[in-house]
Amino acid sequence: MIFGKYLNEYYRKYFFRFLIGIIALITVDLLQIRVPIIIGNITDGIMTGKVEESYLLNKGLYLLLFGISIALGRFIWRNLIFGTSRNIEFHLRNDIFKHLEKLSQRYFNEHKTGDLMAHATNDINAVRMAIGPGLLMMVDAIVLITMVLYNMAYIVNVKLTLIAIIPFPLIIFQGFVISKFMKKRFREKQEAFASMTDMVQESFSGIRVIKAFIQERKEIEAFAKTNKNNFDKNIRLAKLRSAIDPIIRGVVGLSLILTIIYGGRLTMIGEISLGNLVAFINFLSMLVWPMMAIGMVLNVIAQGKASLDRIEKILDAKPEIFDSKSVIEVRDINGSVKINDLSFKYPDSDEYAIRNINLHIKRGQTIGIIGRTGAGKTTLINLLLRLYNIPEGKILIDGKDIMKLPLKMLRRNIGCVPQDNFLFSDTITRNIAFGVNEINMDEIIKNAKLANVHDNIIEFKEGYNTVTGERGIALSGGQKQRISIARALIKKAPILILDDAVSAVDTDTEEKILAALKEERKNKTTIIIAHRISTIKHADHIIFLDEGKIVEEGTHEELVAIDGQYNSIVKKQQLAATFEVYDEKSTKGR
Ligand SMILES: Nc1ncnc2c1ncn2[C@@H]1O[C@H](COP(=O)(O)OP(=O)(O)OP(=O)(O)O)[C@@H](O)[C@H]1O
Repeated sequence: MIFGKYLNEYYRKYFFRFLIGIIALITVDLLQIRVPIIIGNITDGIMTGKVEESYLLNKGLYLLLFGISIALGRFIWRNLIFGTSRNIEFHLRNDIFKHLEKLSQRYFNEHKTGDLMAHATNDINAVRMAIGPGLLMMVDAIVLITMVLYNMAYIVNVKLTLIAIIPFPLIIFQGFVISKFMKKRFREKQEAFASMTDMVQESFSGIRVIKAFIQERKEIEAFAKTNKNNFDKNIRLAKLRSAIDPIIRGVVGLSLILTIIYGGRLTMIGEISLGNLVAFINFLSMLVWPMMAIGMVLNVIAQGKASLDRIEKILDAKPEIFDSKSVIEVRDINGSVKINDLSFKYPDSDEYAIRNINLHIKRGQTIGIIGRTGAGKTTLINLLLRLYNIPEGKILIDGKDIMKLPLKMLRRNIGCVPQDNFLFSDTITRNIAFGVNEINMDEIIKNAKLANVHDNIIEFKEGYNTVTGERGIALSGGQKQRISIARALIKKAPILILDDAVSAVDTDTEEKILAALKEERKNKTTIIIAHRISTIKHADHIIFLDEGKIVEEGTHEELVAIDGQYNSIVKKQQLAATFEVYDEKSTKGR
């Protein structure tokens, strides 16, 4: 059995189950120990010719009763000890998932999904083994070995017992030696499994890139390599494990030889009866399992402890983003945003991603953000969503510090279409209704229409019940983007953020979506990040970001008039559009 702060509460919760389980287990052990004595008595009875048939029948019934009680006891302890360890495994897995869901973005940037999955499978399994089978081994090792040796020495013969156990230190020795290697090999096995899960997860997530670059073969070879590594590490562990059984049986075999030689002599000279010798040999065979249990329990506990350490590390990770102690209770958000001299570096970076930004967005305004890739546009949005912490007083929503607003309330009031428009493996209906409490088909259809994706959806055979594959594999990039827009719109949030959300749709569709948004989002704040001028040109205010700084700002007309970086993009995109039109015309003419 292993202990740790996250396990102890479950031990407390299931204390009586464990207690009754241990009592049942000890009772079974004590009953089992009686069996060789009864067999010895029967043997002596037969040898001396003193017994009658009724005596044998009596003993037979007695043994049957023992057998039934032992079976019943086993049923009880297995249910209580193994069953409870399964219960703890179940709760622990839930705890880990629940905890991971609370951790910040940063944690997932720093930890591989495959590793986390390995912890949630292999490590929890190792912890369960240490709790259930570990407890069984510990109790059996202590109770059976003490009781059996006691019976061997005091009911049969002390000298014979001392001689019979001469080879036993070998078992203890092997237990220590093997468990030392076992620990290392078990860790290697867990690591190999984690890196295999990681590779599978990454390979399937990136399947489109793999196919586009025709890298399937390379992936198959890489998988075969990690699979082989996993296989080798399992075999290394299994080889070590497989050495335990023959060593223990060998040692007990040696004991048996000594027993037969010395015990046979004692029987011949009449110091012990034949029945005693038979009982002694039975006792010896009863020692095989608890002897094995000594070696195994050390390993199971060492492995469980190592796994529990890893699990504790996850559960100890503190969520970095949480409600401030001086949280301001707010009912609604109107949607005005004020950014005061905001600068920000990512926690593991030396470079500022945002530098001295000042911006005032009035309720109901539409703000356009443009700038080269890496300029800090998404970072600004991450900060508005409070995915990272910032110093107090830097971003105010409705005049209130974002750091003091309740997190749930803040995020409930911001609709966001992130660049990575991830869709869940679920129906389109559920994907659109993801952020709202109830599924209202009229609302879903209305918002799908606003996002200009309704016509596409009803063309699918299953319509709104179409299940999108993992990451929406069955849909086009533009369709996914528009479903993500519908998912954000249905929240009717006072602040809506579109991060490059129409980049994969054509300009006609983009125009329709923007027109619908304008109508729908009257009096509500909308922030649109884009690379295309057409997406933001009608915004009330546009900021041009470069290396985290606002370098130009104003309306489209004002920015064009400045004739700076913004206008240079306008000109480039106009030129590109002219070529596109020209190209279209010339292709049609052919
Ligand atoms: N999690 C992170 N940790 C450290 N640095 C980051 C992280 N995310 C982004 N950055 C860095 O911050 C800077 C701004 O990135 P950001 O994603 O905000 O740019 P962007 O303007 O949205 O670009 P794009 O138009 O390509 O989406 C970049 O230099 C980027 O490398």
